[in-house]
Amino acid sequence: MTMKLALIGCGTVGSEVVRLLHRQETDLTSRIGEPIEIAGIAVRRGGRDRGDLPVDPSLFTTDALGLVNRDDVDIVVEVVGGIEPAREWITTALRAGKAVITANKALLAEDGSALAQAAVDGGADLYYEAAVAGAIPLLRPLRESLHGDTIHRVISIVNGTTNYILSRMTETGAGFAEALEEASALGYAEADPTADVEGFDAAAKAAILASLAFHTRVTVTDVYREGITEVSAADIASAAEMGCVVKPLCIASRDGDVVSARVHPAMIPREHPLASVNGAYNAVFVEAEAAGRLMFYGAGAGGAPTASAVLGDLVAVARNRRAGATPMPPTVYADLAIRPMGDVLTRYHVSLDVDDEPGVLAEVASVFAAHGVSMRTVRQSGRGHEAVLVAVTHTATDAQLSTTVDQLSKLDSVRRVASVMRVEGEV
Ligand SMILES: NC(=O)c1ccc[n+]([C@@H]2O[C@H](COP(=O)([O-])OP(=O)(O)OC[C@H]3O[C@@H](n4cnc5c(N)ncnc54)[C@H](O)[C@@H]3O)[C@@H](O)[C@H]2O)c1
Ligand SMILES: N[C@@H](CCO)C(=O)O
Ligand code: NA
Repeated sequence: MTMKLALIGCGTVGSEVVRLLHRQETDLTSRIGEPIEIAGIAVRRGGRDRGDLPVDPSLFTTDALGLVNRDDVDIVVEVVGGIEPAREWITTALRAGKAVITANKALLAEDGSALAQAAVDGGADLYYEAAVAGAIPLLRPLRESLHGDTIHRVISIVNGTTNYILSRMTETGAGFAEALEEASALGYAEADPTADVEGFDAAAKAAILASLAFHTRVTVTDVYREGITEVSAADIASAAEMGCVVKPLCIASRDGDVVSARVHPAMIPREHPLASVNGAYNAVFVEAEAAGRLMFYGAGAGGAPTASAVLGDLVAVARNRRAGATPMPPTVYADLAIRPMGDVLTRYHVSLDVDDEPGVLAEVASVFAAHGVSMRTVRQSGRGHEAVLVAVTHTATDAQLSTTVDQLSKLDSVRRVASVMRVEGEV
């Protein structure tokens, strides 16, 4: 017998899937117990020269849905992305009992429950290791290895482009625009970098991570999101002064029956394991009841690394198929509420340009106190009649902190709120 695969999409990831399938052919056959054969490859435009790919040109088609519906197709790999028509391809395949492997975080985060339902209806496997942190084995460890434990928090860097930009800003003192240009030149950032720099990509990953970690439904609309476009060289320098670095964080946490998921830049202490994750690398730090703290680290993007995750899933679903195993979708039994961002406990780093006059510090401190926010440290540096006041708070709700900053900005003695950033991890 031969297992037949339909590949939908042949871009950065899809073309590497083809190469890796070819290179690993013998081993894959041994690992699965039967050969895998590509039944067809759906592309957007036919007639393009794809001579560099080790594949019979007659396999290319522009009719993705027709390929999915072919009777001889057992497994569908979707590496196009976006909501439609990917949703139609995937649900059609699953309902017809065909296993699906996808890297499509956007769709999983928007409508994961419909996909899971289609998998249940069709009795088919749905795997998506590549959707979060590319090559890093993460979703199956959450879905399988840690299934006996209770996860409290997942704090991670899951977007390579923004981690690269902030790393460069830290290393060279460059501003955001300059670092973004560099990221584009190196091919990290896409032609339209909005999904990365505005946090949409990480927010989709946060929803998927939180759903798996806490066995509940979290969609992308439940995730609080802030991009990194406002991060300045001054923020990076201020972080360095207090022994911190600025990282693009994705934090999912559970407290009793409530979960929160958020994506934003934050300062973390240099000693924190995530602080040394630089360049385009990703890392995911999991805090579990019995396992303690675990860190997963590696390449979160790129054609070949992502194809590695796709092929790992391929072997898993092919072996399940051969064994006649009944697919078990991820468990979502815990119906947890979503904590609004305003109620989330965080700490702030606030940098104010103020008049260097007696009473200013007391005035600023009184605004913090009036909102029940306790200051942890205050640092002042002078510049003639002007001074910079940097305050780091103890934890308070995000709403308390943002109201405090709003009030501070209205004080006559405050010339400008130069920067506001959350602080995570112990300082
Ligand atoms: N590139 C990465 O590092 C990476 C990492 C993890 C996950 N992903 C995900 O993998 C998926 C693919 O990403 P990519 O980087 O390979 O994108 P890509 O743009 O390089 O490739 C997508 C391909 O799909 C093709 N396509 C578009 N519409 C189609 C249609 N109707 N039929 C057939 N083909 C069609 C496009 O022509 C393109 O070649 C996305 O969901 C992405 O989020 C990518
Ligand atoms: N654009 C994404 C690709 C991987 O999902 C990143 O920069 O991490
Ligand atoms: Na992964």
